[in-house]
Amino acid sequence: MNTHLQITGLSKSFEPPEKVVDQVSFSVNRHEIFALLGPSGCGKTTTLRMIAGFEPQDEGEVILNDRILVKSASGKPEKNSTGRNNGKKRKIFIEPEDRGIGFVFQDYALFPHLSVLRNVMFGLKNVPKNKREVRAEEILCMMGLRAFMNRSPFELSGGQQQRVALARAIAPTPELILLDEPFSNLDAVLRQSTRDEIRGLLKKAGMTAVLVTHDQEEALSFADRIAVMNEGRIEQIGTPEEVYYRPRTRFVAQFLGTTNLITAEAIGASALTEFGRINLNRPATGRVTLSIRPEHLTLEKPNPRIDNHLGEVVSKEFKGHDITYRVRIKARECLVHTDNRIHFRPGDQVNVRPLETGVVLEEPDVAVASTAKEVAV
Ligand SMILES: Nc1ncnc2c1ncn2[C@@H]1O[C@H](COP(=O)(O)OP(=O)(O)OP(=O)(O)O)[C@@H](O)[C@H]1O
Repeated sequence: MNTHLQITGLSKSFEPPEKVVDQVSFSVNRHEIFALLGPSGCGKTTTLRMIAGFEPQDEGEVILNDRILVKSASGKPEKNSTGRNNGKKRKIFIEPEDRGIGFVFQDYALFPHLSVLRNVMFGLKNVPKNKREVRAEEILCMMGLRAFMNRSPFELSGGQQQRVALARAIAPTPELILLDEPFSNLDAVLRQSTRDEIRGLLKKAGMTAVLVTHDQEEALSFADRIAVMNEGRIEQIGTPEEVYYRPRTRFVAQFLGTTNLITAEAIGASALTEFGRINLNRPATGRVTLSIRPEHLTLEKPNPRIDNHLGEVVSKEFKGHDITYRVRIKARECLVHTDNRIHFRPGDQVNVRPLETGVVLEEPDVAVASTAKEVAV
């Protein structure tokens, strides 16, 4: 893989010694869309602002396309031309405007008194004056905004304004685009369509991008890879499928969606649970906490010829395309999402059957976020 952005050991305290960003490291490949996902206050925006150069870091290094943008003086001493250690620790800080980074904010930040075309031209300070208009028109055409060129920002919908903001950021062909909660001011319907359009446009332009969001669904559908942040640290980096299906920690399991947390006795490749023996995603021994998503369980009529793991349906929530059941099994409750063809009623006896392996979580567990949805079994 071709690493385009490399972040190493980035840290920041506003009120020492409490770190709001604590040794954050990750790399983003060329043309990749990478998301920093986490609850409010976990340090996502501060990380993004340090990459952009709007916030000085306390420690760490940012390298973009083999160019050091930021380096703290606490690293190893520099070597001189003969390869000898010269004892000096050099600090590097490239100014934001010299980093080759485009930024798209939550509030679009368009100039209200300038037309769409002039807004995009504004981002082209480094292009000769006589070429700015042509370049701005080109980018607006590519982004399907040509018809709006002479309008003012207030004559556009929120989604259109956000596309103009992206056009302005992309026009100078930056090395990297940073997007800070760019869809959060849009209503639910517009948010989804704008998200799809902007993802398509970033891919079409071959951009490398880092998105900050607290919205799990947005990160899962928009990014190629996700770093899940909690209290200033990255807990897991992976593809959307990896972080959703194989969360490493309790926090990641809960933050990415509803899950059943189950304590079980593991014996190698499987563990004994209330649902009977369940295969594990990795071998383990002794007491473990497993994460099992509700859609990875199903309900069946008890079969007198097999060893059932009997539960009782406590409640049923019909949602059209699927159904959520709350089931009591051995004095505990779990959630089961089934498709809309599996019908039981509260009070029915059911067999709870796992459809997937249980995911063994790392211990010790980290604090549970307030936004997390948990059902302990
Ligand atoms: N300039 C500042 N001075 C003091 N504290 C700050 C400053 N900027 C951010 N913080 C604090 O740092 C922590 C992390 O903030 P940050 O904005 O990075 O979080 P976030 O994950 O992006 O949250 P949100 O999604 O709510 O924007 C928060 O506790 C915040 O109050």
